[in-house]
Amino acid sequence: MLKVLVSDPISDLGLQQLTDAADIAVEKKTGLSEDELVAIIGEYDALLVRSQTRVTERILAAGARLKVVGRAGVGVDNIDLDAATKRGVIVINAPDGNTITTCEHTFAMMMALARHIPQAYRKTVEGVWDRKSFLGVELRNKVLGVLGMGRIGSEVAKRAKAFGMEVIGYDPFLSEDRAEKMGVRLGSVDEIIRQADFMTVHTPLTNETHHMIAKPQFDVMKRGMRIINCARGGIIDEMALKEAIDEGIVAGAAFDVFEEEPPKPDHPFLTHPKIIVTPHLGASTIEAQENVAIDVSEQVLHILRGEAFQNAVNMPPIPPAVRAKLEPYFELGTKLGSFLAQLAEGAINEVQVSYSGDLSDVDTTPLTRYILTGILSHHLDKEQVNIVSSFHLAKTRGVEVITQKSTAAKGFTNLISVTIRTREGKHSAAGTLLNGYGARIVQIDPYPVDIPPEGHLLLISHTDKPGIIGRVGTLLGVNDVNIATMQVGRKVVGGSAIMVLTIDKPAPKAVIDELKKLPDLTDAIEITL
Ligand SMILES: NC(=O)C1=CN([C@@H]2O[C@H](COP(=O)(O)OP(=O)(O)OC[C@H]3O[C@@H](n4cnc5c(N)ncnc54)[C@H](O)[C@@H]3O)[C@@H](O)[C@H]2O)C=CC1
Ligand SMILES: O=C(O)CCC(=O)C(=O)O
Repeated sequence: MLKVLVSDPISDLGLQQLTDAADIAVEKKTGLSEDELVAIIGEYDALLVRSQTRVTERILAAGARLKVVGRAGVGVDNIDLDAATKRGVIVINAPDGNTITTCEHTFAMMMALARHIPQAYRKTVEGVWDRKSFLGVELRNKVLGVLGMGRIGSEVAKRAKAFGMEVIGYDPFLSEDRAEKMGVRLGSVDEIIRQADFMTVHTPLTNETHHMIAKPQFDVMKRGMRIINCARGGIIDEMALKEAIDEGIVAGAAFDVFEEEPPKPDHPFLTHPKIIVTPHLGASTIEAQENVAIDVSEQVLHILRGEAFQNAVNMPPIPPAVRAKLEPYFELGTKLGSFLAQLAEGAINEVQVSYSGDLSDVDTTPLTRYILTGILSHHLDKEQVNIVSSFHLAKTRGVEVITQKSTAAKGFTNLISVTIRTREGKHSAAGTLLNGYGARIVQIDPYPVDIPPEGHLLLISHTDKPGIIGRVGTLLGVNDVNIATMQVGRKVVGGSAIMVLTIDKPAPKAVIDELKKLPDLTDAIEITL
């Protein structure tokens, strides 16, 4: 039974796919400290969080069975991504499910800021009928600066247009063409801070975006600007903002997120008359919480069941067209890697992969990850090796990975050839997908063969002489090892050759040792795929 720990409040309805799965047990334990999580995480295969749980290196190190951390939301700044990648823990998020909700919260904050709604509400319920202190401003005809024109920023820009605002957008990935289509003027950070009446930030928190709006920007800012942050605390320097408000540069601010969450009780934003705050509620709607929980549950289910998945944050995304082309080869790639790792002796120092035919015109990096996974799983802790960690693990173990491409595929429409080098020598194998017949290994070292990459294989190196097949068959027969299929491959008559047998169950080690003693037989290796 696979076990999933949910350590933050996540929608029950959204988790239903996981709770309904017969092979999965879901346990909810929220509000745990780091020590408490460290103590129990070893029992679980997956951890699901929102933004409260900080998934630290200690927690990941204690998660011996942990395969995936699922973030029901966008930002993964509460997860130690480097530590997860090193341990082969896949981190997935749900980037689309809360876009509209967060965009709407941004608008709610913008309007509340423009019309002083929280301040006016407080006075009214206190019994003070004050109609003079809360003169607001319209959004119409105002300039809105949007820093970060990704999913949420773009939706904010779209709605701002409907309010009659002029939008200036800045994003390193916003092209003139896309900006024009959205009716957004492309600007720089500098233009936005000098021209906008309202400014909203929608970037992740990175080294580059940390304090991207700070004292130097406030010093040249258009007077009377109103600022909204529903993205991440730390993008705007909180103390510099407070000073800019007190100096009359900024007219007011609306913050959903803080550099430290929750903010300390004496944080100046909590009592400032021109600052309105919410407790990180950007994504808190019934719809968004269901959406993100559904998305993340689906992906966690795929990962736990060894199926293809999307939205891995600690691995580059595979474009859908590339995935469609490569996916049929993932299993063959893993098997080829595993086959060679079992065949080779000694520490591997180089892996060479060559993709030919149909595979020569796509980015095959994801497939290389699978091949490396197959190779490394034989030598390393299987729990740690997967497509997320395989490149990193290869590098840290001094394995050089070389890939090549060629259009010629030796008569096949597609061919994956893998060679691994160790100090003892090198071995290679090539595989293909035969239309209608599935995967085949078609070459082992220099010998052409035709073997489905599955089950138990016996690889016997021998001299090409009459009588060998009989001797091998007899020895296996008397030891009750049933041969399902057999192939022999040779380059020249009377030269070295290989015999590949598929057998119904693994042969005992004593039988393999006996085989090695047969005359004209140079080696016998058992391989399980
Ligand atoms: N308050 C809340 O509850 C929520 C907050 N968020 C946060 O909102 C932010 C945006 O989320 P999405 O739009 O979904 O992400 P996204 O990835 O679609 O968009 C972020 C954009 O920021 C841009 N960017 C990166 N560095 C930049 C820079 N230096 N200057 C300008 N733009 C830059 C990127 O190119 C990207 O287009 C994230 O920080 C996310 O964690 C998201 C959901 C809920
Ligand atoms: O889970 C939450 O409510 C926080 C959402 C958020 O900040 C995000 O998705 O980045």
